[in-house]
Amino acid sequence: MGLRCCRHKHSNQATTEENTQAAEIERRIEQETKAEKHIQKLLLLGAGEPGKSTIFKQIKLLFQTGFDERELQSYTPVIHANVYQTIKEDVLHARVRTTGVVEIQFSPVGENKKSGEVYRLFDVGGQRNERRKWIHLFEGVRTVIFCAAISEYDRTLFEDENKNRIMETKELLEWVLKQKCFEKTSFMLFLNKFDIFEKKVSKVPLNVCEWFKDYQPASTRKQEVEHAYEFVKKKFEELYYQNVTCDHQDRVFKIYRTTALDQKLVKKTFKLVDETLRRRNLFEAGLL
Ligand SMILES: Nc1nc2c(ncn2[C@@H]2O[C@H](COP(=O)(O)OP(=O)(O)OP(=O)(O)O)[C@@H](O)[C@H]2O)c(=O)[nH]1
Ligand SMILES: [Mg+2]
Repeated sequence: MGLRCCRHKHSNQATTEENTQAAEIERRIEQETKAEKHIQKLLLLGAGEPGKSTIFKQIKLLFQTGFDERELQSYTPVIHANVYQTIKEDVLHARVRTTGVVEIQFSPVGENKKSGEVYRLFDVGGQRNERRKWIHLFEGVRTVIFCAAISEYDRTLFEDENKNRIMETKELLEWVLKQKCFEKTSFMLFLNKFDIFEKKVSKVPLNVCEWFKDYQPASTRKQEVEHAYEFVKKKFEELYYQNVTCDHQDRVFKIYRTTALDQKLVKKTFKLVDETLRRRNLFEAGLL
């Protein structure tokens, strides 16, 4: 009888402990889910080499603690290899084709400031064989940052020398825009590598690219860069509106002219992106 009572007491104690543990786990999950809800998922997309990882690295330098010793060391062989190809250096110039997915969490105004939005940014590989990995990331994405290297209108793909890079980008953006899970996702289009574009347009006519066949150069050489840029921007704008359904008010669409190597410009651009996304959140919450 005494033994049974003691066993009973022990099992009761164990059950109470288990219940306490379960309640604690549940509380933590709830807390984490709440915290997760405040983190906005941003996804960097684009074909191969438009500058996704360069933007990612800039964000790391600007809004996080940058690169630690171990990370810097991991770039040494890459930089050595790059030296033979281009006599350029640093981490931002180092070219490593992304394979797989990398992510960072950041806030443009500092995570400890109450008003700051917290973002989780994902970088993916853009070459064709990498794209099958993208689909796993599409769920719950608030904003896609689509990178297009506008300077590459006369270049062909690394993985297919018969395919023009801008044509690939156009088709890829069309496909991304049509994804059902992106119906309410905002799109920030970065027209990147503007530094190369502005040097190139007076030397290589835009209409070498099939999509830009109807381009008419500006009447004066001085106006050419702006004229060419506006033409390209309009093409992307038209493409966007042709590929989204009529209730596109739900998603924000903005185009930015970028040079990913220019840190000040990337900082300014992200402040604008942040402002836009905050305004969207207030609007959705009925506060605007
Ligand atoms: N001049 C110039 N070079 C850039 C710019 N953005 C990126 N680059 C360079 O372009 C190369 C490719 O950039 P990445 O950031 O690796 O391109 P990615 O989109 O991540 O490419 P994948 O990982 O293959 O999908 C690197 O050598 C960068 O330094 C830019 O705005 N101007
Ligand atoms: Mg990359």
